[in-house]
Amino acid sequence: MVTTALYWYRQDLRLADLPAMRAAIDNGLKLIPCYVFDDAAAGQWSPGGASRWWLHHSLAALDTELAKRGSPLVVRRGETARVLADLAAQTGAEAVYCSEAIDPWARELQSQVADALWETGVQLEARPSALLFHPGTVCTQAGDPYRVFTPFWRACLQQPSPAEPLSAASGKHFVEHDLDSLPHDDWQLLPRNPDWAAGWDELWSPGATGARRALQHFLDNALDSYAEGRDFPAARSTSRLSPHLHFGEISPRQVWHAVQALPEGQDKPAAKFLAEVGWREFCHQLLYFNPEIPEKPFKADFGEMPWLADQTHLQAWQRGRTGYPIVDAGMRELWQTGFMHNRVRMIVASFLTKHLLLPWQWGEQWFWDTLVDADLANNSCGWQWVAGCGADAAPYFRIFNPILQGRKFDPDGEYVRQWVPEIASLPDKYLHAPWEAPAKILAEAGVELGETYPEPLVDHKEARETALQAYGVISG
Ligand SMILES: Cc1cc2nc3c(=O)[nH]c(=O)nc-3n(C[C@H](O)[C@H](O)[C@H](O)COP(=O)(O)OP(=O)(O)OC[C@H]3O[C@@H](n4cnc5c(N)ncnc54)[C@H](O)[C@@H]3O)c2cc1C
Repeated sequence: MVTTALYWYRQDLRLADLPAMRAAIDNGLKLIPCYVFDDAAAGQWSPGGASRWWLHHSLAALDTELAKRGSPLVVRRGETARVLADLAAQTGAEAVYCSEAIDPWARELQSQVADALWETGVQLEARPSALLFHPGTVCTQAGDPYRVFTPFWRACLQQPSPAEPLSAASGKHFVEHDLDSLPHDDWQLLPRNPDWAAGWDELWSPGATGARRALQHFLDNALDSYAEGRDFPAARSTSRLSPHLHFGEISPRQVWHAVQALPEGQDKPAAKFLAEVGWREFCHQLLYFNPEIPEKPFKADFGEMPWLADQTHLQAWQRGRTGYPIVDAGMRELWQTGFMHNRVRMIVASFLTKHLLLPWQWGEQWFWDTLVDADLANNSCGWQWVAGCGADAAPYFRIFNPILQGRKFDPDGEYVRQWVPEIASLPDKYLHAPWEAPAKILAEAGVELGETYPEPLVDHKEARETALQAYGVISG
């Protein structure tokens, strides 16, 4: 007799390369796919606004794929353990299968769910699926987790190649059903009044099909120039796979093997690209072994840093009104698209933590709410790296000069002109430092500093000195 299991979808919103799903099938079980909205379980790290927009569309895409297999996604709201136990009782499911969690709150939830289901005689079976190398499989010779990226990734590359991705489950692996499920309109994930995500449908394609297309488009069109182009925000040379990877619409093994299958001759950009995927691995293993890093500095002495608390400066940064064009361009790109280029993320994060001396956690929180790829591991590591308090972080005294960064990585101003149109008519020479332009040139470009575009919020040199003094407080 064929028996039934639930497949509990989490951050693995796809059909292919799901080891837990394959394990259930190999055990002769037929699956009912489900998803539970349980914001309370994630607490402070429940998805932010932009992530909720993505989640809505990703779940809808998954639901469509599953419905084609006769087994639409059963979406319910409530305390996860109770919802799963009720659904198991309703359907006679003998087990629940899921992907292994990495985020601390999700691991805690997984263990609570396992205990609660056990009480009802239902087993929870979890298998890793989010990473190439599950945390703990790649360690130093002393058996500790790595704290420095380069030796970590070198050690990863010496491991046996990650296994080939598993094929997608088909209709025969699912139970045909018409179980109650929250209709899409009741998911409460999309913004209303105002709909700040209007137009995002044209920018993004959430879901596994969109993920595969984004990867293919990148490999066909941008990989060749990735190594040189990835630092130039106007170049569109990066993959934009981050939200797809975050929501598990594509697995890192699928990415890895698609790159391995490329014809010879692309080794250098391919290695560079996989090393960035390696940073994702590194951040996730750091979070796994240091669950406090979303809130606390990895380097404990940074707890004494004399951060400021200027809300006006925070708001100017959030709104892209700091008077530093490359910073403002990044913050506006983020607000308008849910994304920001990696180089610009580093520049705006450095500006917040060093020029404005505001706590990195404030920036992390804003990114959490506004990025479509907001990811607990990558976001907290990214912020700690820039602030100087993370594992393998940039030294604190490395303070990005936003003028030189703009001139170097946006030399003809294409990026700034796109996102800060009110200064678009300035000549290249002054575009990244409008306050240096003579009055005549400002007037010709229609720029009135303090009126049409802000004066710089702080003076670069003074801010740099103040930041170094503040750092002196903790470095002795
Ligand atoms: C302050 C700050 C905050 C960040 N917050 C996030 C976040 O919330 N979510 C997120 O996914 N990334 C974050 N990053 C890392 C990085 O900026 C993005 O992963 C990258 O810009 C995504 O674009 P892409 O997919 O085109 O990258 P590609 O260059 O095409 O890289 C391929 C993949 O590798 C991974 N990756 C690339 N760079 C990094 C990195 N530095 N750290 C970890 N993984 C990386 C991503 O999964 C990415 O999709 C942050 C970086 C900084 C400096």
